[in-house]
Amino acid sequence: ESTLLSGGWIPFDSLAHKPHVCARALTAIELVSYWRGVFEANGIPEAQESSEYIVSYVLGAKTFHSLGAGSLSTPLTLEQRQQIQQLSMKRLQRMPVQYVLGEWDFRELTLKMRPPVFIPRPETEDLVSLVLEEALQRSGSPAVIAGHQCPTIVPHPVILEIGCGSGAIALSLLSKLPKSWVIAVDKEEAAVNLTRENAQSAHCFLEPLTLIPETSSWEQLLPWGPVDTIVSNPPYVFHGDMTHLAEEILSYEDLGALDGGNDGMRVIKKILALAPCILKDHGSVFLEVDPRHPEMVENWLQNHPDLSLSVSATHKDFFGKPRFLHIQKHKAGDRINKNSFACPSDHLPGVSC
Ligand SMILES: C[S@@+](CC[C@H](N)C(=O)[O-])C[C@H]1O[C@@H](n2cnc3c(N)ncnc32)[C@H](O)[C@@H]1O
Repeated sequence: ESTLLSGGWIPFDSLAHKPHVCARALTAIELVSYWRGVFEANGIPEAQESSEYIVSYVLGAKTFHSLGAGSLSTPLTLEQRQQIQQLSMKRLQRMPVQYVLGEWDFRELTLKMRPPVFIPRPETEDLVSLVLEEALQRSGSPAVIAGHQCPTIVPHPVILEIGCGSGAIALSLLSKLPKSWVIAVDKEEAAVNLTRENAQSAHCFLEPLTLIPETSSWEQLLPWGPVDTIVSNPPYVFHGDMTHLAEEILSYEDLGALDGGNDGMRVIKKILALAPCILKDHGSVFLEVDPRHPEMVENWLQNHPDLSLSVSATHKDFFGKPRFLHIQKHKAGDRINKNSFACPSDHLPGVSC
């Protein structure tokens, strides 16, 4: 235990951080500082946060700040230092820290993370809040009306999530709406499998969750309707913006989870075409989108009046950017009938629903 790194591996060329200068077991604070230096010297973004997350994880804590004074000043064992080194090596390969740790928190849940399944982003927590607020309002819950926590009427909506990824949205909804039924779809088998694993770890989520690996057509979804709500954080990055994404994303995440085509609306349009066929009357669609999309979606819906959908609200993210769309099916379409599936979007190019 006389050196910091077993085997004398030197990850970078900084004199100030050569491992041989360290002839004793280091504390958590010293290790964070050491690896921050290594990351910085290698051009790894968020060097301090990355080293804090890795060291905290090995010490069994969520964050560095939650470590007590005792843990911070106790020298780490060789095994702990080796584990930190192994994880840090992955970060040095530009692997996102969420994949390095193999887990990440989303709202109150800790979810398993595995490449290439999309890592849930913090702003998506607000998308979940919007769906929850509406579910409580629709149930007439006093929790919303009076601003208190104890609803006497438990909402039991049927919710369809398109593009479930790791299950972040679907499982968060289930954790807050235990009487709901969530149908979660993803075109990637890896995503469906990870959602299932995350549901299994949370025990009670499997029964009210139906997982559907998507095939080419969304017709397979129709028998699951009518649903109260569709929620989606679809791939919405404009294709032209894809090359500007961080190396971490481009090298590790499924680009099909991000690339929304030339106008970022490839999957958004599909969802909107599906919505009138599968939503109950006055049902809602909640979408996370690019800040350029609210106006584009509004225009697109105006050009497709047969869909009977309109944007009822646009909500901003924590940076003040228009990011979430609430769209409603505003009237019962005579031609839209769950039994006949006479869906107006059959006429839309490239969309089958
Ligand atoms: C931006 S990720 C969102 C994942 C997760 N809902 C979240 O917020 O963390 C988009 C997801 O949609 C899936 N997806 C992309 N195109 C799809 C399609 N046509 N049908 C179903 N899922 C699709 C991707 O595989 C990916 O998991």
